[in-house]
Amino acid sequence: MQILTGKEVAEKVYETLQSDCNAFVEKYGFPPTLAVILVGTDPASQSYVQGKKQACLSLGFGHRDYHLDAETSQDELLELIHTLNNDPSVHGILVQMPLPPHLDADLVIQNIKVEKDVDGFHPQNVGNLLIGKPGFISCTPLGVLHILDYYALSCEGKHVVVLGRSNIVGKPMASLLMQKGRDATVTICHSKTEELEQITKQADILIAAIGKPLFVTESMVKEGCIVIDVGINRVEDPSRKRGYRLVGDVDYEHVAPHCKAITPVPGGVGVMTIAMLMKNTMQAALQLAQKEM
Ligand SMILES: Nc1nc(=O)c2c([nH]1)NC[C@@H]1CN(c3ccc(C(=O)N[C@@H](CCC(=O)O)C(=O)O)cc3)C=[N+]21
Repeated sequence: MQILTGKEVAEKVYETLQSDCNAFVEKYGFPPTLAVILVGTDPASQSYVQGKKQACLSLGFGHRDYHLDAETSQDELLELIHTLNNDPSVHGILVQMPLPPHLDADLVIQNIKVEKDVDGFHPQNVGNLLIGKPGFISCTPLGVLHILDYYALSCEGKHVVVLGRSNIVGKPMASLLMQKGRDATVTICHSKTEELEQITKQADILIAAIGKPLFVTESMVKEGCIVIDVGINRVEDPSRKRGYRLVGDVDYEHVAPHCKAITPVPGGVGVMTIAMLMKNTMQAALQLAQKEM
C-alpha cells in the first residue's frame, strides 16, 4: 500500500512557484498578491485563512487580509470586492466560505472579477472548465489531479467514483476526470444514491468528498483500489492539545490495508488545496500584468 503524500507533491509545486515568483518580482517590481476576505470568526475558517497567509509569506507573495465582522452587510462586502477588482496591485481575490447566512454567496462570487477569481468559483470559470476552455479551476480538484499525476496514477479508461456533488469539489472533479486526455469513466454518487456500496465497490479510483467523518468503510472498497480522501473533519479529542483531531471522509485505518494507494488526512489533499491557490494566484498575476503592458 502506497501513501500518497500531499505534502511531498506540494513541496514540488512550491519550488516551482518560488522561482516563478522571484522572476515575476524581478520583471514587474511587485509581487503576485492575494486578497483574502473572511466574514465572521468561525474557528476552522480562521485557521484556513491563516494557512493561506503563511503560504503567501513563505513564497514572497503579497497578501491582504480583510477580517469583516459577522454582521457585515451584503453591500459593504460587495463594495470591498469592487475596490479589490479595480486595484491593480491585487491579482487574486478569495472570499472564505461558508459565509454567514444573511449573505448571498452566489451573488458575492458573481461579483468577483473573473480574472481574479483564483478559487475558480465564478460561473464563467465553472463554465469554461465544463467545456474544456482555459480559466481558473477550483483548487481542491486541481490538487487531486496533481497528486494523481505526481504518482503517475493514470485514470485512462478507469472507473472513477466521486462521492459528493458540491459545486466546489464533486462537480468540477467529475468534469475534470472525464475530459479528453484524462479519459476516466466517472460515476457521481451522493446522499440519495441507492445501493451506494455496490457502486463504490466498482471503483478503481474512489474520491471521497461528502464531508462526513469516516464515512467510507472497508466494505465499500474494492481490493487494490486507489482512494483519494478530500474530507477535512474536526472531531473532538480532549487528548489533543487543540482539543480536536482531523479525520477524513474515509476510515483510513480500516480502508488503507485494502488499497493500492491512499491519501492521508492531514497531509493529503488539504495541503494541495493551498498550493493550488498559490499556483492560481501566480497565473492571475502573470495574466493581469501582461494585459497591463
Ligand atoms: N473560498 C474558499 N476557498 C477555499 O479553498 C476554502 C474555503 N473557501 N473554505 C474552506 C475550505 C477548506 N479549505 C482547506 C484548505 C487547506 C487545508 C489544509 O491545509 N489542511 C491541512 C491541515 C490543516 C490543519 O491542521 O488544520 C491538511 O489537510 O493537512 C484544509 C482545508 C479551503 N477551503
